[in-house]
Amino acid sequence: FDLPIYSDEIKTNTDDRWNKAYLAFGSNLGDRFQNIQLAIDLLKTNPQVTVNQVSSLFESEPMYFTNQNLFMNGCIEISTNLKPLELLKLCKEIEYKELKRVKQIDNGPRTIDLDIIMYLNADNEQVLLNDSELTIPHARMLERSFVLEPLCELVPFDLIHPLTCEPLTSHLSQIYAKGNLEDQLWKLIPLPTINGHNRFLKFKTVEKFDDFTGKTTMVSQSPSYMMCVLNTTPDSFSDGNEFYHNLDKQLDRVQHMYDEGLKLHDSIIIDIGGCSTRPNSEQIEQDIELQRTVPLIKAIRSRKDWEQEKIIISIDTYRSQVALKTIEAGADMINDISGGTFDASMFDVVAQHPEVSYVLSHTRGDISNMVHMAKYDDDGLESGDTQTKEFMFYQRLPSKTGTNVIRSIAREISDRYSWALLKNVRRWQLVLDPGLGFAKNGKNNLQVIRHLSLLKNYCKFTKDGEYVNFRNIPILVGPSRKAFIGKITDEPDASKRDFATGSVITSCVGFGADVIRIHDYANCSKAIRMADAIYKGV
Ligand SMILES: Nc1nc2ncc(COP(=O)(O)O)nc2c(=O)[nH]1
Ligand SMILES: Nc1nc2ncc(COP(=O)(O)O)nc2c(=O)[nH]1
Repeated sequence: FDLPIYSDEIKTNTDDRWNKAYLAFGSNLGDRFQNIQLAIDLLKTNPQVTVNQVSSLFESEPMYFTNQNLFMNGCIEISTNLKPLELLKLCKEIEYKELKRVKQIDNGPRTIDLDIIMYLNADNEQVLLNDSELTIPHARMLERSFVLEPLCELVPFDLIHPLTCEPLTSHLSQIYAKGNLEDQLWKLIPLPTINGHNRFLKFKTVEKFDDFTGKTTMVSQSPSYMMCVLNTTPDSFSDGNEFYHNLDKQLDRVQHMYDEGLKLHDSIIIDIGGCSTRPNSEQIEQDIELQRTVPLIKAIRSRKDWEQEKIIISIDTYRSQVALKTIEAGADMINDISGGTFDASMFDVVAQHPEVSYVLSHTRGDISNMVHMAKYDDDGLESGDTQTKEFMFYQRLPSKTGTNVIRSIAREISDRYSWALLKNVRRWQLVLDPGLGFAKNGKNNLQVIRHLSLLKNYCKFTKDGEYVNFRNIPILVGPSRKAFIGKITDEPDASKRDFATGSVITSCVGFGADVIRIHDYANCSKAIRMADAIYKGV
C-alpha cells in the first residue's frame, strides 16, 4: 500500500476537490441528543465543512472509566477543505467554546466529544498523521464498538484500516466475537420529549453466527414493539368502524389499548389513521383527515391519568400537512405508506423534525393502481446495468435467485432512502417497512416475510459508486387481517382473521421484524411476546 504520509506543508489541494473525514461523537452529560444535534449544526454552518451523512445513534456503556452515565454515540461523514490540524481546531472549538465541555478527568463525562477517526484526501486515499496533537486514524478506534458500529453504517463494508489492512467490518466482528456485554450497543430512535422524559425507541441488533449455514448476519435481540391500529375512517376494511367519529368511544379504545398493551410491553405505539390506504379506497379531503386525527391526538395527550411517555403516537398519513399538524398536536412518528412518493413535501416536514421518527415504506404507483404493479419476476436492475452490486450482509447476491421480490423492494426503498437523506432526513429517524399488500399480491407477501432478514442486511453499491446499507435500521411489518391471510385461511370476514394473524406475526418476528402493526392488540400482544421469547431470546 503506497499510503500517502501527510503533513501540513506537503499536500494542499491544488484543485477544488475536498477531502473527506469521519468523525465520532459521544455525549453523556446534559441533554445528549440536543448536544449532538448542536455539534452537527455547528459543523454544517462552517463554510469549510459539508456534512454528508450522519449514522444512527447508539447508547453504550462507558468504557475505561465506568463510573459515569451511559454515552450516546455515533459517527459523521464530512467533506472539508480543512487540513487535519485545522479540523481538530474546529472540533475543539465546538467542544469547549460552543458546548462548554469541561475536561475534569481523562475518559470522564462530557457534553460532547468530537474525535477525528479517519481522513481521506481528495484522491480518496487514507491520510496518516502522527502528530503530538493528533493521530490519524484514531489510535483507539479498533477497540471501540461505539465508534466502529456507527462507522460501518457510513463506509463501504470492504473499506480497510490503513495500518492493519483489514476491513473495519471484520475488526467490528472481532470485538463482538469476544462476547463482552459492554460492547453491545442499543440503537436509539429519538422521539419528542414529553413531561421532561427524553424518549427513544430502542433496538439491540447483534451479529449472529448461524451454526448451520456458517454465515454471520445481523439479528434483533430486543423486544418487538407493538403498533396498535386506531383507524378513524368509516371504510377501514377490518375494524368496521361504528364509532369512527365519536371521540369518547375512541378514547375508551385507547384506554383499553393502554391497559392491555402495557401488560406485556413497556410502551405502545398507537397508529392513528384518518384516511384509508386500502387499495382503491376513496381518498377523503385533507381537511377531513385533519378533523379526524388532530382532536383525537390532542385529547390523548391531555389525559393526565395516562403515563404519556409510554404512549407513542404514530400518524398513518402520506400528506405532509397532516404530518406537520399532527406532530404539533403531539404525534411522535409519521407512518407514510407511500415512502414519500405521494407528497413531495413529506421529506421536508420529516427533516424539520429530527426528533420525530419516520416509517419509510415500499409501494409502487398510487392507491388506485398499485394492485396492478405487483410484478417482481426479474431482478429489477435497469437493463444493461452490470455495475450495481447488491449484498446481503456482505455476501454477493447472484442475480436470478428466489429473492427477486425482496431485492426489488430493498433497492426501491434504498432509492427513496438516498432521496430522503438528500432532503436532510436523518438515518436515525428511519424505520423500514416492505409494505405488505401495497403493490404486492399474496405470493409476494409470503416471500417478503420469509426474506425480511435480507432487507435488514441489505447493502448495495450503485453504478455511480454510491453505497447504501440498512444496517441497524428497524423493520416494521403490517400483516394484520390482510387479504392474503383471508385467502389462505378461507376467511372473507377481516375481523375474524386475528387468530391467523397471530401466527403470521410470530413468523414476522422470527424472520427479523422489530415493530408489528396489528389490530387485535389484546391477543397479538401475547403472540409477539411468545415470538420474542422463542426467536429473540428476550
Ligand atoms: N461508551 C463510551 N465510552 C467512552 N469512554 C471514554 C471516552 C473518551 O474517549 P476519548 O479517548 O476520545 O476522549 N469516550 C467514550 C464514548 O464516547 N462512549
Ligand atoms: N407502515 C404500515 N402502515 C400501514 N397502514 C395501513 C395499512 C393497511 O391496513 P389497515 O387498513 O388495516 O390500516 N397497512 C400498513 C402497513 O402494512 N404498514
